Amino acid sequence: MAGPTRKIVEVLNGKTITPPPIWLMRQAGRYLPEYREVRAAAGSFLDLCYTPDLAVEVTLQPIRRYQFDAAILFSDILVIPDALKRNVRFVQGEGPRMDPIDEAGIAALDGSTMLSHLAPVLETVRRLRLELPPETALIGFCGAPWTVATYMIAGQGTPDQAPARLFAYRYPEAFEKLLALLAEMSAEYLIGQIDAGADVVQIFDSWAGVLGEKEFEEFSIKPVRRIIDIIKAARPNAKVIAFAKGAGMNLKHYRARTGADAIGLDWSVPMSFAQELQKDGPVQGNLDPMRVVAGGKSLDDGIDAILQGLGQGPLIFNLGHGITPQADPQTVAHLVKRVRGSGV
Ligand SMILES: Cc1c2[nH]c(c1CCC(=O)O)Cc1[nH]c(c(CCC(=O)O)c1C)Cc1[nH]c(c(CCC(=O)O)c1C)Cc1[nH]c(c(C)c1CCC(=O)O)C2
Repeated sequence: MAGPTRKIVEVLNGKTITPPPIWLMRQAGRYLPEYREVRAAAGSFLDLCYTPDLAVEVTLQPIRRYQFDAAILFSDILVIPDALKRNVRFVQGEGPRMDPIDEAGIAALDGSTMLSHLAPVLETVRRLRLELPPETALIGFCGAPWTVATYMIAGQGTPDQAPARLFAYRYPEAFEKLLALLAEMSAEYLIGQIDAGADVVQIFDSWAGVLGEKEFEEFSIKPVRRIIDIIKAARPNAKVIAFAKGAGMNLKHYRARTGADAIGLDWSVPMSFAQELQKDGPVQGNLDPMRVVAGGKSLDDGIDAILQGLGQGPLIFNLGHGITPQADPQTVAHLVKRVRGSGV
């Protein structure tokens, strides 16, 4: 299908673009007053994710304000456990909750109704592609099996994912089955998003950083590789960004071993290592979201260091993790302007 070549897709094809294209993880969210307004009227957070009119609106809000080079579908990584009937809910001020799963629960998981449950999300993607400016890329996403499994096992977020690590050591067969099922479902779901109009998909492994070397290989790389293999076999032109937060030295072969087109970097990745990784392929990141909250010189210095260090190669400018609710929307405007070269 011939269409406009979107900058982010060009970078994912290995091109260096100056200034680099930019979007921000969690760019639709609570730091925007217009988001908080829709959110307050929506009922539950999942209602917001499953109501295409509202999900389209909040996806477009940051595009209207900042003309980012990509929109990211408004949804959540936990819609997959929700589609698996794990009773997912978002408790205001406390974060996500669901029924903790055990060995018997894993044996009973049934993915057969997933796509019908997630049909409203795919409808949101279709409408977004029609409403977005042609030059704006549309990013779909899912959580990596390891990260999604951490929430499914603990029934909530935890600081170090001790419940999932313990479960993986104690019940290796059940755990492997869970990761394998999540990988198959995630691949099917991402192909659905690609067919609905997503140019790029990002796989968020937000909790990769708590894994040892062997576990990173087994729990992070292997299921992500499986997802990407399925996607690339079915949709060879689809582009994939893999983001393993906190993975440190384990990122060394992450792109090659997962088959991703680009890797996301968090702000703890040293610049010299980021440059080494960029020799192998495009990178995305990696400004500390706290610099956006702080603003001023700390923000400018952080932006300039990334542009100087990684701007000579294929780079998608982003944060090293999601933007936080404390960020000031005007500071975000300054960030975008500075990256695009008309700031200061
Ligand atoms: C681990 C994870 C989750 N969700 C996500 C991840 C991976 C990335 C990361 O590590 O941040 C991914 C996510 N969540 C959301 C998006 C939307 C798209 C975007 O980036 O703008 C994306 C890409 C919306 C959301 N997802 C959530 C909100 C806030 C809920 C609200 O508005 O009430 C938003 C805008 C809720 C959510 N969802 C999740 C948590 C832990 C929470 C609660 C913590 C919090 O409130 O920030 C799970």
